[in-house]
Amino acid sequence: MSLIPSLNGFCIKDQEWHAENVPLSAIAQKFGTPTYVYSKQALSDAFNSYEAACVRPNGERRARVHYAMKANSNLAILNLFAKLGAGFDIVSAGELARVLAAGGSANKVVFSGVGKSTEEMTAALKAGVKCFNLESIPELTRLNSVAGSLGVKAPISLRVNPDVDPKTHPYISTGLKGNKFGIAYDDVIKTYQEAAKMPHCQIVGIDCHIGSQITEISPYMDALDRVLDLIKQLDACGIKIHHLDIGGGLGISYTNETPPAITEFANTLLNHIESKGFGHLEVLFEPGRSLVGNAGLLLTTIEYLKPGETKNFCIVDAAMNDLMRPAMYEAFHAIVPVKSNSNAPAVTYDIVGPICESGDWLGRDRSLAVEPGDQLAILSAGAYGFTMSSNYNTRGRAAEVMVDGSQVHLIRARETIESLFANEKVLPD
Ligand SMILES: Cc1ncc(COP(=O)(O)O)c(C=O)c1O
Ligand SMILES: N[C@@H](CCCC[NH3+])C(=O)O
Repeated sequence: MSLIPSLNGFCIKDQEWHAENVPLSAIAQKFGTPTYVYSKQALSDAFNSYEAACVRPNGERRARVHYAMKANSNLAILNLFAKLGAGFDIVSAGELARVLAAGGSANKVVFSGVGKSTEEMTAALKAGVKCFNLESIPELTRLNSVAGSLGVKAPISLRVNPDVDPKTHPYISTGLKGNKFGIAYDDVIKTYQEAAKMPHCQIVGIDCHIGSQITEISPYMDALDRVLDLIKQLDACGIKIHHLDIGGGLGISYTNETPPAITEFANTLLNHIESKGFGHLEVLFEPGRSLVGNAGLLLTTIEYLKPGETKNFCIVDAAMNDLMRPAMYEAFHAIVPVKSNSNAPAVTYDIVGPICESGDWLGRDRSLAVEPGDQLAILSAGAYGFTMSSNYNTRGRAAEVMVDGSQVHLIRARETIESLFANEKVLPD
């Protein structure tokens, strides 16, 4: 079975990997490496796959995508999704500022996260976000007082922790009892009753997000049923819910995983909600990875091939600071030579970066026929790639480009070394 996922937006033509119509080697030559490369077509197609379920054939909207921008928050990507009609799911005032800078509307923003500061609440209330997804009584109390001091009512929903196993990596499951996220299932009704008493909060919805890189639909159905049951109980207590936010988390294929297709996934959940008698609710999806993950790759150049005693190393110019998913979760990303090289023998390598950590690896035990100077593409890197990158070892973060047909647009310039310490000062003598 192939270890390479089937990709939209990237393909091999004339023995060379292309992003849409552009050879990756031309991108490396013009912009250098490491560089993140995104396909506009793949981004748009993924978004439209959600829209195909969110909008009925008669044009009536039954759900809306609120893109979880933590997955990739480049302004060009936010702008593209905003133009396609997306709302956004944010977790910081920084993300809110990005949405506004990219032309998104605050009234299509939901604000998630367990630790919103007073300043962040103030900024979001002033901007006029659609909803705060709250995760504790102390957070509710703080928001009530911040809203009161501004003389406004904060629209709120509570994030339910349904205690459902999403069957994913333990670091990225969020809806289990032991996780820091959400309000314990048994406490939800009484927390809503507390919220209903807060004069500066207005209950508008209910929210749930059980984890990330989920490849089966059954954990969603379990969580959904638990949340629908809560909505019924709330109704009986006189608390009306207008929207149901099902969170994000749909997985992608990094190698041979087989998650449900986006439209099928969204339709199944929407149909289930309708069949249980909740068709009147506005539904929100918060996808991140499934919109951007397979619409991006990381282009890198081989610096050295280093034979080792037990392993051979392929040392490249990208590192864990550029893509930390392998180091952090032992995540698999397919890695392919940009052009086939008939001069080189196939050898099994660990693909590693120049950083001073043994954990600085991008792929393990990969057979590659390559030479120094060849370029590699690290696939499925569009989600949680650039956004989780750092300046460790005083390495400037990578450039980002978006390909649109035969055109390549630089959407983030490579960081210069001087910019990395521009805000630092030495002590006076
Ligand atoms: C609250 C919330 N919503 C949405 C997402 C998006 O998740 P994913 O990228 O897995 O779709 C996340 C991240 O897991 C999240 O924490
Ligand atoms: N950063 C994780 C996903 C976390 C999702 C955020 N709640 C990843 O790369 O897979």
